[in-house]
Amino acid sequence: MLLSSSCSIITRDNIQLLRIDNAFAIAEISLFGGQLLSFIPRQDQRERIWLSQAASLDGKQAIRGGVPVCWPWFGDHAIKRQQPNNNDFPAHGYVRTQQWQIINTVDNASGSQVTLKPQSSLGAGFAGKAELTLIVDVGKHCSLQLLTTNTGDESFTYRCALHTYFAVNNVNDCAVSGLSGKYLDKTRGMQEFSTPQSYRFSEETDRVHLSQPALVKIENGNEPIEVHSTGHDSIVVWNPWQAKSIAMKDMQDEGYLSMLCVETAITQGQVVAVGETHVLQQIIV
Ligand SMILES: O=P(O)(O)OC[C@H]1O[C@H](O)[C@H](O)[C@@H](O)[C@@H]1O
Repeated sequence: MLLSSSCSIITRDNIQLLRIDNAFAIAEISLFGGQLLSFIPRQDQRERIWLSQAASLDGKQAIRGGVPVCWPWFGDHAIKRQQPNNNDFPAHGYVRTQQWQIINTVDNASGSQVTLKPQSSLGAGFAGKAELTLIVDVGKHCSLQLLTTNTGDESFTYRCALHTYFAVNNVNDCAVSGLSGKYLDKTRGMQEFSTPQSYRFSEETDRVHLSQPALVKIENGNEPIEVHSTGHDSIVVWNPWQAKSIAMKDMQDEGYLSMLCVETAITQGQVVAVGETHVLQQIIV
């Protein structure tokens, strides 16, 4: 595959990364998982994406950090929720641990566009015949588009997330704005609560917000981050806090302080009719 002049392949541990270095930004995408691991716009030189310093880059385990592509289900598979001892299906689907292929790279007036596909969109636990494509535009902003096309002869329902780990200065000082309405709290048995007006962090947070805001802002000192979304039915907000960070092998004990996940997600299910394509998009500003 001939790469555009802004793109090159580098190796880190056991994985290959597509590095994009253009007039607007520098970015890195792991070909294992099709996972954006870094996005640094030149205008402020500020890394937007958090990657765990203890992440495993062995090309086997899912990478802790970046933008994992969760597809075609989100979180635990429906069967696991009914049978907790059933480990047949991986959490967050099967494409974040696959090798992805570069389909195309193009440099244009606003940056670079990269198109990737997983080795296979088919897998145990999902009956749909789908084709999955990730289009990443690296420019002044970073756009991630996940295209799910129904190539079969029956409609299907899928779930997914662009599970972005944002790099923050200190989660204790962060606030989130743009969310409203109800959320389901995974730390409290999926009970429903109202979104707080002042949205700050002081404990483990794992919330499925059942609204579709076009913009969520992370107030991060004087270095705000904007998360624009389309095609979603939910926004998931996650921080494991200290005890879970300590328990996770691929996270440093204090790792939770410098990250916050704001995930553009489909948790309730999206139907895709025969021949149709559904697009989930997140733009990082
Ligand atoms: O550890 P992982 O499988 O990567 O999942 C990490 C997290 O992803 C989402 O944010 C879920 O809402 C959390 O419940 C989960 O812990």
